[in-house]
Amino acid sequence: MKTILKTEHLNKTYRLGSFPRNVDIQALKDVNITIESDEPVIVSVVGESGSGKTTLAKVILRLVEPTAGKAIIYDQPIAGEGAKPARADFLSMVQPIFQNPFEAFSRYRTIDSYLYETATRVKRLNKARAIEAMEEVLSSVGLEYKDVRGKYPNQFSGGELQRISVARALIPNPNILVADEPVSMIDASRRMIIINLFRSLKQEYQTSILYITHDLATAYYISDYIVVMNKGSIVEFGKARQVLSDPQHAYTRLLLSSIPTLKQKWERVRND
Ligand SMILES: Nc1ncnc2c1ncn2[C@@H]1O[C@H](COP(=O)(O)OP(=O)(O)OP(=O)(O)O)[C@@H](O)[C@H]1O
Repeated sequence: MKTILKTEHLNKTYRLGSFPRNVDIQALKDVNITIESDEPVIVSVVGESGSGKTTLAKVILRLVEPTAGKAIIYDQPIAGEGAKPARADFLSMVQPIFQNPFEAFSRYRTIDSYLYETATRVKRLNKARAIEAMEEVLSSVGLEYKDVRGKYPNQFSGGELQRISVARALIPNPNILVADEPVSMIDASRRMIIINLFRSLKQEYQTSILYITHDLATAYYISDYIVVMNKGSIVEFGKARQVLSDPQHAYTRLLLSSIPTLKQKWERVRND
């Protein structure tokens, strides 16, 4: 079995201000997660604002260095203690999808230039193969290369731009996509397109997804595993069905109770 995601005693402390008036904020407190599987998985990290979800995503994306501990993706140490892959190799393993697709692309650059750059620089494809790759990933997210070519970000809706971000992230065929609140800036009516896309891409590209969200309902809908965070610590972790049908921690129960329909659904499942 592969170690899809493992964190060992992961800690991150942000220091604000300078001595003697500095304040330490412990964003991650001894975070230990182990997910082993032969199949790709969708792991949701849920919790209220400030619980440390984004910091966890940033450590895994190597955007912040942990204060202690380490993170392993697909059997390779990628952050903290241990050997780490070079940047180019890392980008072929782990790709980000950010919250705001409008910030992911400059309004002065055509959208296809971003995809082309990823195909030629990260995946190191020649021009003809890069165009083929762009056609393939765009079609996987329900778009056509001919409709994207030469256009600028402001010619797309937020939902379309986020699908293009996902397409771009797929070009290197990464082991894992790290998506931090990927639908929160998108029109409510279009959110499920992205969520359903994650489910289908997991199979089509054999890609695992780390889905960071405060939305337990979508987490429940797509996850194989759920990690519940509160104040920098993991308070509950396990298979999604198990965590949501039989929450052990008071905080998870509180989160669940804030979504009445979901709670009723799980109570029905439990009673069947
Ligand atoms: N760059 C930073 N410098 C200082 N403190 C930070 C920094 N980034 C995050 N924090 C603090 O670390 C804690 C965890 O923040 P983090 O953004 O990881 O949580 P979150 O669960 O993702 O919240 P949200 O859902 O609001 O994004 C918070 O107290 C936050 O204020």
